[in-house]
Amino acid sequence: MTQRFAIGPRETATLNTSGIREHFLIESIFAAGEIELTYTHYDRMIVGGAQPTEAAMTLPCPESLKANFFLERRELGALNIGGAGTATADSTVYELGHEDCLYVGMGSKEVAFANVDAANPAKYYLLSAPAHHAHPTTLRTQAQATPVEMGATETANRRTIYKYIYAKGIQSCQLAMGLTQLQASSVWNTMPSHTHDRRMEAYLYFNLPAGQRVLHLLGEPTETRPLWVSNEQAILSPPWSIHTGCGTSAYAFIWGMAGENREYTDMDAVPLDALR
Ligand SMILES: O=C(O)C(=O)C[C@H](O)C(=O)CO
Ligand SMILES: [Zn+2]
Repeated sequence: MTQRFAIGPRETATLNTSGIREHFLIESIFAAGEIELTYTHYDRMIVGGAQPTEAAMTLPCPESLKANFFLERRELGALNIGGAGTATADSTVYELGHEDCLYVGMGSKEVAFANVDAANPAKYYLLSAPAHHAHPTTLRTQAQATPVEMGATETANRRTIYKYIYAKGIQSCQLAMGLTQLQASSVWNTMPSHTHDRRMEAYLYFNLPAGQRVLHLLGEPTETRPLWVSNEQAILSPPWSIHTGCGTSAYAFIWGMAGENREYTDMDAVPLDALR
């Protein structure tokens, strides 16, 4: 498990392009046969991916957690952006279709991920936050994730937001998780942009056609920095930062948060004329 320390707005403002990428971009989330994990010091969120091959893969317990098992003091969200798969939590098997999400509560000792068909592998995007209470392990399909339409074609930000783990959805200690799909010809996400100093956020960009990119913007609203992101790469957004992006085509992304609350609508909007 690699590690990212938390840095503040003053240090961020001094960084060049490679410094911005080193702190805020996770270039590799999925690798066949691997579970890749990044421990961030923003609300101690772990960001990662599991892409099984022929055999099922068990979530490891990295030494740096100093725990007996991964979810001893943590909770987990796993959202499948690949083919059909199964996830097993302490011998209960859950079937996850494309864009279905499993919440695994604190205390689950063994979590494993597998494919239904290795020729069309599942890809589980993983987010884990510290937890203090064992909420039930719960599956929510994309169809159950209460889609909400936002934005407009005229402003190139028409998108559908699916919420899985949040205050009114799957219950958790602090994890929130969902998915946003841009409509064809729309390219702007999270516009108008916002901050929520009470929660960090991470985005996994995916469904970007070959060769296309997202120009992600981060930083304090009056001190923004660009970050070019490729398909299936993740960005970290500190609590004080905006997190918005513009694609060279339509795309989707998984958002996830941890912090003081799980209220999706708790955002401090930044008017366009305040951005610098
Ligand atoms: O397109 C959007 O708007 C989003 O998906 C916003 C994220 O869900 C978010 O930033 C939640 O705080
Ligand atoms: Zn946000």
